[in-house]
Amino acid sequence: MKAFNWQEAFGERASRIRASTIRELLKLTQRPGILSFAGGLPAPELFPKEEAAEKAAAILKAKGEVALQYGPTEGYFPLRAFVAEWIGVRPEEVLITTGSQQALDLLGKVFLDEGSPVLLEAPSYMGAIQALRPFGPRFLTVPAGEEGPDLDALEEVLQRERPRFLYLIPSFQNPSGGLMPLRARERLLELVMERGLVVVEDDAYRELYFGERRLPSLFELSREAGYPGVIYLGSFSKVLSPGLRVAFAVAHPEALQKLTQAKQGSDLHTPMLNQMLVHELAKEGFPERLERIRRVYREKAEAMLQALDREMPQGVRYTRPQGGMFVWMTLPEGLSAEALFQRAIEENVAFVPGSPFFANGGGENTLRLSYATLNPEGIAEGMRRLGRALKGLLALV
Ligand SMILES: Cc1ncc(COP(=O)(O)O)c(CN[C@@H](CCCC(=O)O)C(=O)O)c1O
Repeated sequence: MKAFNWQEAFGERASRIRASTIRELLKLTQRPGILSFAGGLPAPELFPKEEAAEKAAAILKAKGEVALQYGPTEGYFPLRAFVAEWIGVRPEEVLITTGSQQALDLLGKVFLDEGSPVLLEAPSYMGAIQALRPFGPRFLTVPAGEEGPDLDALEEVLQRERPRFLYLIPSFQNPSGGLMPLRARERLLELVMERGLVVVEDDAYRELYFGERRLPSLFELSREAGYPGVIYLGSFSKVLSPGLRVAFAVAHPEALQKLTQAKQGSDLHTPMLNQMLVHELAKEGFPERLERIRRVYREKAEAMLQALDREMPQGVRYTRPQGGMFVWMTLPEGLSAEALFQRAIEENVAFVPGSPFFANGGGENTLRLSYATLNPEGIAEGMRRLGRALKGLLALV
């Protein structure tokens, strides 16, 4: 029998398919005793477990022939109507996706060819980098700061490049926590409208604001300006359940049709039972649920910042988020977040080292901390452990 070699069997694209650092780390953090600040996993205490059990049974009893049958690729219409009401569009403008993660894959499939330029921030959501990389794009990056992307750098890039789309997370950016002020959103849209470019706005953390009110999305601003080029991604993962894998894309009919056709080839449709369950759980008391979630994450963020202020040695910098789930930390130049990670695991605490969030490399002295999953006591203890690991590392330099 001839020796078998998978590497020879794989297609060329397979060489661009790599593991997700967060996914790999999450396996490690299942170890008992580890306090994990790695995954942006929503607070489990917020999951409507009992209600979901009742409603799932009721759906199967009353509408089992719909829940268990193939369904429309566009999504379960009552859920599309709910999303339309929430986002302020028509149901026909909504495509239900299997997580925003699938929407990112569909966007790569529809917009990117080998070598296509695509612009994103450095750092940016590593799941987007992972979804887009197999299509072989040329990543263009601009620095991400506490007020969103560096618009001067962006303008400079756009003078010499025409990206297939710009991938942005204007509200509570993952991982840097940045929040684009209104004037920056308006300036960005001007830059994009002048050039007729496509923007993909990933608004996964839209509702997790700690202030008085939500800022208008790029999508809302583009609609007011009559500009069709913004594709909006939203998700139920951070406001209801990530395990049900229900999210959505909102776009101009021509773009939405192409994304829908791509989805047909990907998974036919998002699981019907999950869509119907999300609809049943969301259709009553959604505003009250969102208010409670904002309060819980505000408290967790406060606990994290108090612990960091108490435990972190001189020279360590970190963001003070106004929403979302993450604190972005920068170690003193020359210190490695990977080396810190090894020491942290020995202290039974975990986080995500920053470099996988940089599409073109860099970020070796950065790391992301999620405060979403643990309670304030766990956060305080975890930061004590991280402080110990850091002081141990600093003692070596
Ligand atoms: C900006 C942004 N866009 C899309 C997603 C994925 O959302 P879905 O659950 O696929 O709707 C996420 C979720 N990111 C989390 C979840 C990843 C969890 C995991 O890989 O297990 C994280 O960064 O930790 C996100 O932050």
